[in-house]
Amino acid sequence: MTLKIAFVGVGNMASAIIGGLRASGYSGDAIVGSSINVEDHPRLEQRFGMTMYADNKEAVAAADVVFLCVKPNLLQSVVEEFATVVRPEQLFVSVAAGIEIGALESWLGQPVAVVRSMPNTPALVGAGMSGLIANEHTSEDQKNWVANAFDSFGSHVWIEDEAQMHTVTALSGSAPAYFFRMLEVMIEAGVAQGLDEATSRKLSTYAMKGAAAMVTELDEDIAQLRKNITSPNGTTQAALETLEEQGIQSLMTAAVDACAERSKELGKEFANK
Ligand SMILES: NC(=O)C1=CN([C@@H]2O[C@H](COP(=O)(O)OP(=O)(O)OC[C@H]3O[C@@H](n4cnc5c(N)ncnc54)[C@H](O)[C@@H]3O)[C@@H](O)[C@H]2O)C=CC1
Ligand SMILES: O=C(O)[C@@H]1CCC=N1
Repeated sequence: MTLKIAFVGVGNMASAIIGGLRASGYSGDAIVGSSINVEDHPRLEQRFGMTMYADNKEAVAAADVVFLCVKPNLLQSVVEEFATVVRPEQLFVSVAAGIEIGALESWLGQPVAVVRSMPNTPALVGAGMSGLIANEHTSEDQKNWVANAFDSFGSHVWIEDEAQMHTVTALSGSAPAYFFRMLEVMIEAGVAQGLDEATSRKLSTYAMKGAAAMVTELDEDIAQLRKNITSPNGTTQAALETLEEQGIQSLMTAAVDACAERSKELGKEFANK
């Protein structure tokens, strides 16, 4: 049976998930959503074949599974607002950075299945990666459903210790942005050396895509893949030495640490306003 899914908040992350679900064959008839920017609803309905509501309660009441996709600072008020229509057999899946399962449970106000997830926007093109952790009220069937749903737009890992979700956010949820930034800089550097932007973009992007594909598909040591490109005293060595001299190790470590730290702060800031 196709479960009815509601998305409370349909912005960037929800759109990526819905796009991934639809591309994998999930019916638009089984997807509803709600958000405050009602002027956007016709576009979303047309794009995804879904039904949009202005009232979160209507979307939640219609669903078997509810994806919580508003910003972390809004989650408590949004959940408490629709808590009166929550049914014990429903499953709630949060994508909100930092917000702990315990906080969600208390806002929902009754024992109900909750999965905390940390997806990323490559879901839109079927290349998402998500960390998942479930509460004790989540059945094996519900966990399997969630795993299958997330796999329909990429892949997933189950996390045992909720504290690790901060690191998942730093290595997955936020991480595509680091690579986008890296690409922006590489493309600019190519243009500065005389390439037109389209050519610079194509070369840089395929290098990143190809490198990621080699890692995911070949199961080889990443350092070895790097060494295979690096001729002694050659061009790659010149580039890599510059990256090391200019601090790539400390730079990327600091970025990952700052991301995880901010995730921890969000949890504390919005756990119980
Ligand atoms: N953007 C990303 O790459 C990722 C985002 N997330 C999480 O996803 C959540 C949403 O983030 P984005 O999609 O980036 O934000 P966004 O701003 O693009 O979307 C938020 C949506 O919430 C709606 N909204 C605002 N107030 C509302 C209310 N009272 N009731 C119903 N809907 C309301 C907005 O209209 C909008 O559709 C956040 O909790 C974030 O931590 C998680 C992983 C990755
Ligand atoms: O920047 C953020 O807070 C969200 C969570 C992970 C990716 N975007």
